[in-house]
Amino acid sequence: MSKHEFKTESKQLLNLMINSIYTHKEIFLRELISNSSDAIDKYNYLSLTDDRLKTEENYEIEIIPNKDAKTITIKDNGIGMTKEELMENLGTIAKSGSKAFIEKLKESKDNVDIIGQFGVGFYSAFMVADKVVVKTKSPYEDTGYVWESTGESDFTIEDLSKNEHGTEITLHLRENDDDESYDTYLEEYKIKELVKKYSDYVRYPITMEVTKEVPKNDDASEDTDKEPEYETVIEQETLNSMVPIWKKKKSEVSDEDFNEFYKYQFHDYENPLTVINKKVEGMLNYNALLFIPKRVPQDFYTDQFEKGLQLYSKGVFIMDKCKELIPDHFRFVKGLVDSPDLTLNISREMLQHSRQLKKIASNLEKKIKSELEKMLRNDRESYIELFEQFGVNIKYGLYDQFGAKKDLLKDLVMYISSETKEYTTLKEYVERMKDNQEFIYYASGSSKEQIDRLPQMELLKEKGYEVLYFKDDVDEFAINFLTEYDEKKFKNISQGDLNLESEEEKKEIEEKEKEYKDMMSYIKDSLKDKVSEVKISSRLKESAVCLVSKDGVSFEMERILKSMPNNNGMMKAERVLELNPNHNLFKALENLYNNNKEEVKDYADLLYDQALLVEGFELEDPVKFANKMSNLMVKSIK
Ligand SMILES: Nc1ncnc2c1ncn2[C@@H]1O[C@H](COP(=O)(O)OP(=O)(O)OP(=O)(O)O)[C@@H](O)[C@H]1O
Repeated sequence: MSKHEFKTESKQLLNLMINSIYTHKEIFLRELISNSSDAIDKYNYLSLTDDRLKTEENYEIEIIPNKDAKTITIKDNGIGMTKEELMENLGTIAKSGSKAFIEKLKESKDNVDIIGQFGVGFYSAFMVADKVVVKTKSPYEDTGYVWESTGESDFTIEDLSKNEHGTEITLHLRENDDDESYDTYLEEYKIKELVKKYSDYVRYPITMEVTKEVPKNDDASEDTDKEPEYETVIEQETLNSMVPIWKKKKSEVSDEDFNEFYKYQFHDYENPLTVINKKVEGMLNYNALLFIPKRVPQDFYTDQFEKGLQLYSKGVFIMDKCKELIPDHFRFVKGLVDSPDLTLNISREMLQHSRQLKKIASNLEKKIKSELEKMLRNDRESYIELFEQFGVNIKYGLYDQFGAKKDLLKDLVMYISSETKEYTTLKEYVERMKDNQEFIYYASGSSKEQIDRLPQMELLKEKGYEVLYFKDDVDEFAINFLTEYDEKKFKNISQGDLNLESEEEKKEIEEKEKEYKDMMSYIKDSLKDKVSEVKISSRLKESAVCLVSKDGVSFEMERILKSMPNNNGMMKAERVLELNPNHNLFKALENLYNNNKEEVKDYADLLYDQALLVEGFELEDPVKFANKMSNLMVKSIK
């Protein structure tokens, strides 16, 4: 016999299980049954390709309560464990569910409430047992093993002569206490109830010996006057219906059932925002049960996140994260696909080339899109909730693959509008456009408030044009691929000419351009190559100056490109400094230009810096800016 220590994380989890005041201790049975079912899946899957494993016909998970010994045993004929696997699997925590659980636990104040919503696995046995004995045999080893632990700091492993592959887990139930009667887990009715509640859809028979009263089968029973006599028999009964939740009739499954299934199967602690349940029959056959989570998973925007749907064939599990089934722009969708058209012993390489799989994936993409559109139409509030979580991901889809999916996705994206101050779709924007309006206007910035304060907004506000706020890094890049919506092109209000002036206003500007030509080129020369042009502004109403970029790279794009690794600084926006000819400052500047040209240079620098600040850029030399400012203050106060 050998003795081994649990790894630290395991100890933490065990400690939690043992000291748990959690009232749903009953979930231990679900956890153990689900492990057995996984183990049978594995055996079944391997037996298709590995000749060393004989084909099994009678897969079974058996529950054996023993009232005298106060034990309950869960026995399966699955893959079992080798010695190494025993050490690894029951001595450390390697699995996603338990890890996510511990993570959640660390950040949650109310620890106990979330246990039931995770697959916390094998260790949950210690919530109800003070000793657990695991007998197991793998088809790859000649001997079996017994693993034993009281859930404290260590466990033991011993050889066992066992012929059949599989695992048998015996729980020595705790003594009843004030909070819990552990004895009830030995009662037939309770076990039946728990299997129905949590494990009904398990695809293999979960059996138990049950006592039944049946009419006695003797000749006298033909005598109808006589009361039938009963006798007690013991029969092995299958407790679960074995129909997976996605195969059940819609009328048989409640929203609650779907929610519980989702939380358990996909390790979430909240109900999903939406459930999509689809059954397709014909040339292609499959069931898809999809869920949109309420919240972005913690690792969603990191490399660690793995997209994909679980894949089943005729109810038998094939793989966990089949990424071919879900496109990147919908990678937040979780769920599963079950198709009888796929062969069981399908390999990763074969999957990539599977025509059926591609077809299913493309159907699902359309289905998800139409479900999202439906949600947007009928339950806008929920859609916005979803969009706030996953919208950035959908926007990436617009520009991913050089815009290949833009038509699919363009009606799913939303932006905050200057008009409604709420999320709006492009379709809604276009419907509200003025008769003579040529462009869909947008402005980029870090927040709604910052964009609202941009001097460039002044003219659009005055003329009553709606502006979309682009707050996400991806927005401008995405729009570059979208290029237009309903034949209306997009226009950045801080780029190029807006051409919004009336003929009269245009004339006025032209005249001013002529009049101040020298002064403008003087300022330009003094600013050197900080700007490519200084000009009279037609877009400013209240503010004195603003900085705009020429068509091409915008300020926002420059900022994003600059923050990227491997940036070589080549992509820069061409800066144009615009001055408001109707502002008092302009008049003062003109005065200065006529009387003391040299001083205009300092003002030019300050104006430029001011425009940079308004745009949200950092100043090249803040100290110089402050000094110049102070000097001018001193002068004016004198
Ligand atoms: N009945 C069993 N037969 C064979 N292996 C088992 C059995 N029960 C547990 N194991 C092994 O022990 C591992 C740990 O089980 P545990 O229940 O802690 O986590 P899990 O089931 O893998 O994860 P999760 O609970 O998130 O699904 C399993 O992954 C499996 O390899």
